[in-house]
Parts: sequence; structure tokens; C-alpha cells
Amino acid sequence: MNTPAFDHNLYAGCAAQIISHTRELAAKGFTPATAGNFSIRMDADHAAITISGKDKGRLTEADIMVVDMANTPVATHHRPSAEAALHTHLYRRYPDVGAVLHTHSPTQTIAGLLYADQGRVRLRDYELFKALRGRTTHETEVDLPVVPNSQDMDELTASVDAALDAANNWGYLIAGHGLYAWGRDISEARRHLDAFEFMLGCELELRRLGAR
Ligand SMILES: CSCCC(=O)C(=O)COP(=O)(O)O
Ligand SMILES: [Zn+2]
Repeated sequence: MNTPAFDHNLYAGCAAQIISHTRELAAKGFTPATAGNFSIRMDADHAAITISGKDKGRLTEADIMVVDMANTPVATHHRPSAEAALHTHLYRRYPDVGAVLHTHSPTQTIAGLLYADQGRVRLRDYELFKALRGRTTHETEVDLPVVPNSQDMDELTASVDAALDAANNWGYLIAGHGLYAWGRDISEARRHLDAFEFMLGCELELRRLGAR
């Protein structure tokens, strides 16, 4: 008998977690049309990830597939997210990252455009910093990197890699596109995503008020 390419029970558990979070994020309006992609690391060599082009508010287990860390589909003919390379880049760069979430909320999309020239959104004095792993005080600055958008995934991955070398964080924005956030598991990735969404919303409001 052939050895299965991956543990099906592990895959099914990952798919269930992805579906649960994506439905909630879609209901918030964070995945317009078919935007967004989501993954969980299954083991050192595999990740469960959304298939490209699906409505992320209506995912079923059949809409989640497995790739290896070079983005090659495993035991399927489906096509992974067009941005799978950005997920596996994070899994390769950070061995302790267990989940990656990508959304396109209006706040994330607008903030990416407004701060593209600066290459970062400098966040200051937010109590919500404590939602980010490793942060214990509001009395600091946190730079959220902003990289230019590109349809060339090698170019985009290289921009992200350089931006994270300069300002290591739990997320980054792609200008005019959306947010990538990650964590050691999907709950932590979601907490980071929610925290960035909130702080970016505050930054946009402060700009509207002329305070930034
Ligand atoms: C319709 S949104 C354009 C592609 C994108 O940015 C995205 O997040 C969804 O792409 P996928 O291939 O993962 O469905
Ligand atoms: Zn996207």
C-alpha cells in the first residue's frame, strides 16, 4: 500500500479551522468578491491552503488543498491561491509560524495606498500593541511594513523579505491590496489581524482629523 502524502485527519482539522475563520472574516466584509487567502502549516513540509478564486465566505473542505513549501500541489489537480508563495515564504522564513491570514478590508486597502510612499505605517502608543505576541507595553512604536503591489510573486516575495528584514512584525500591508497577518496558530494570527485592522482604522481616522 502507498504511504499517503499527508495525514488526512490533520488536513481535515486544518480545513475546519480555516473555514470557520474565513466565514467570520467574510461576514465582516474583509474578503470582497473572491479576495483573501488563508493557510495553516500542517508540518515542516506541508500547508493546507485555500484554492484560488473561491468565495471565501462559502468555503467547504473541498476548497482547501495541500501544498509543499515550494507551492507544489500535493495529491490534487487544484490550483492553490495565486498568492501561495507569500504564505510559504512566511513558513520558510519563520519556522514557528503556524498560520497565515490575508484579507482585503477597505481600511487595509486604503492604508496601504496612503502609506505606500513611506514604506510603513508607524503605529504609536496603542494599548492594543499588547495583542501582538512579544509586546507588553503601549509605550513604544510599531512599524507595519507596506510593500508595493505586484503581480510578479517573485518580485513581491523579495519586497516582503526586505521589508521584514528592516521591520520585523506579525504583519505587512501590500499597497492598494490588503493585509497579511500571521501567528503561531490560527487564533493568534486572527488576533494579530484584528489588532492591525483596529489600529489602522484609528490611524485613518486620526489623519481625517488632521492629527497625524
Ligand atoms: C479577486 S481578488 C484578487 C486576487 C487576490 O488578491 C486574492 O487575495 C485572492 O486570490 P486567490 O487566488 O487566493 O483566490
Ligand atoms: Zn489578495
